[in-house]
Amino acid sequence: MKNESIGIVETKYHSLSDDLILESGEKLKNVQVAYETYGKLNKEKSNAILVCHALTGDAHVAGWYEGDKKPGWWDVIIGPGKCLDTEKYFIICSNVIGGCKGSTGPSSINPETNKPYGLDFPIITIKDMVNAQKKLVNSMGVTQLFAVIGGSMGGMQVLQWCVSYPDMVRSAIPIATTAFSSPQQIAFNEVGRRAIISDPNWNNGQYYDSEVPTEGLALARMIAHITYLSNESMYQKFGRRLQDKEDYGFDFETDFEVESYLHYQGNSFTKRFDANSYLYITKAVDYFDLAGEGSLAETFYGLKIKFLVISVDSDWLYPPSLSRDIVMGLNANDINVSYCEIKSSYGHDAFLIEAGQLNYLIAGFLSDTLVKDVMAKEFPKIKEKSSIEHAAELMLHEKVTHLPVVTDNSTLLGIVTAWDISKSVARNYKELDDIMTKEVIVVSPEDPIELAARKMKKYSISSLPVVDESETVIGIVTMDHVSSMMTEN
Ligand SMILES: CC(=O)SCCNC(=O)CCNC(=O)[C@H](O)C(C)(C)COP(=O)(O)OP(=O)(O)OC[C@H]1O[C@@H](n2cnc3c(N)ncnc32)[C@H](O)[C@@H]1OP(=O)(O)O
Ligand SMILES: N[C@@H](CCO)C(=O)O
Repeated sequence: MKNESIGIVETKYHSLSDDLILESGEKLKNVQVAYETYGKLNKEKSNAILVCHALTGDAHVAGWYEGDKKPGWWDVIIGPGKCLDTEKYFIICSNVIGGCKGSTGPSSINPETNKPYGLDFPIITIKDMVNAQKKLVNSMGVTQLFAVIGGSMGGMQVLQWCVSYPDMVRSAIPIATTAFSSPQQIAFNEVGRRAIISDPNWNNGQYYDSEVPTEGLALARMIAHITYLSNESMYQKFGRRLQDKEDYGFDFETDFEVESYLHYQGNSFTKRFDANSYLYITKAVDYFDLAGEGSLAETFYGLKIKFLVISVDSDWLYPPSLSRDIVMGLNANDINVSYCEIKSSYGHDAFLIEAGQLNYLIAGFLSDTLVKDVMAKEFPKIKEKSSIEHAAELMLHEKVTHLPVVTDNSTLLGIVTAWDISKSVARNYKELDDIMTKEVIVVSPEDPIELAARKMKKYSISSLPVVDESETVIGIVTMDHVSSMMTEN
């Protein structure tokens, strides 16, 4: 096991029970979603964080496969003690549909022909990807995600989650992304697609039992990879240095280090990616336009999600101005949003590399947890003037040891505990009023969970009613809720 790593991990597979109805109106049958999870889902299922991957990523976001030389693609921020701390959070990452790393995509077998789909695979969108993820998340019993996070195309999925399933997202972290694909981004994707389509081996997408279009795919990646770097990082990495030679070759072989590097990036990509998946996924990215005919301010209307929007100062593919547009749309709705720009010379791919800044920003944002973020909103309470027997029955039935005593309007009058019930038996009390504590220790929904924890410790109590300004009980927070979310000091 490596230091600070979650160690050896494995990919799992979930088969969707229903067909996936796509945005295009087409139906995708027998859909499989490849995913990985790390950490432990808590009893309340409230600590799940969904990581959405970028264009060529996959479900293997952290940890190691047996025998591998490199860990998952975002291992720098996932694991014990890192910002996506697996001691606190339950991390989920799935491969997008349309992909080639275990989720159903163009290289999967079409149940109607028993052959790989190829171009018979339907066009998919970012919204379709999110719909498949939602089914996976629901299959785990998770009804609200503590956070959804992702960079680049992953960030588009984050934004789509917030708009498609606002009640399922507590906080959102879109990084180095945009709310719509710009003409320049579409242009680069189209050049990449044309490189694939122009490769004779592409054969209209039917190459699975013959030579694959590696030349076209490598060229597509070389073009795209340039857009993931910055001019400055290219100077830093290569300058004008020559590759394994002292002088120019005066031919069309490789002269410069940067050429050799791009060939390497292109070739290694063909070993891990399917050309048709590249076509489908880049198309999904191009179609992404969260606001459509409307404005972002209208699109974000009514969201109760807390946002951390991050951009990279040297990213010219998804420049900070596009992130600031997202922030403006959120600000127009008074939505809680923090915005940070990573300082880096790496360009767009900095979101995969800048471990220190990412860990600092994300850990700070996630640890800023309030009582309302973790409290149980459905909980048993008992009306004033109820009998002690009724309170005892309710406790047994609901398996709780604390019951807020309330008026018809849910105003808090007191609290009765299992200990109070034993006292009533021993001392022969008959009325709830005789045994309940009237000076109740409470917290407000806007209090930080650290305050709830301190009160529980100080008064040796394991459960606190949450009351709003009008003394109405709106939730209950227990030691379990709090301890699963507390930052360890
Ligand atoms: C985002 C997701 O969801 S997952 C997808 C993320 N992964 C990728 O995109 C993989 C390809 N991308 C990269 O490698 C990216 O550059 C990063 C961001 C992941 C890594 O960035 P860096 O750490 O700066 O690595 P860098 O860009 O310098 O590339 C290093 C590789 O280039 C090779 N290389 C460096 N110089 C040269 C050269 N002159 N000639 C040939 N190869 C070279 C290195 O040997 C190294 O190879 P390795 O990856 O097999 O070890
Ligand atoms: N380099 C990353 C980022 C692209 O946005 C990838 O290949 O997915």
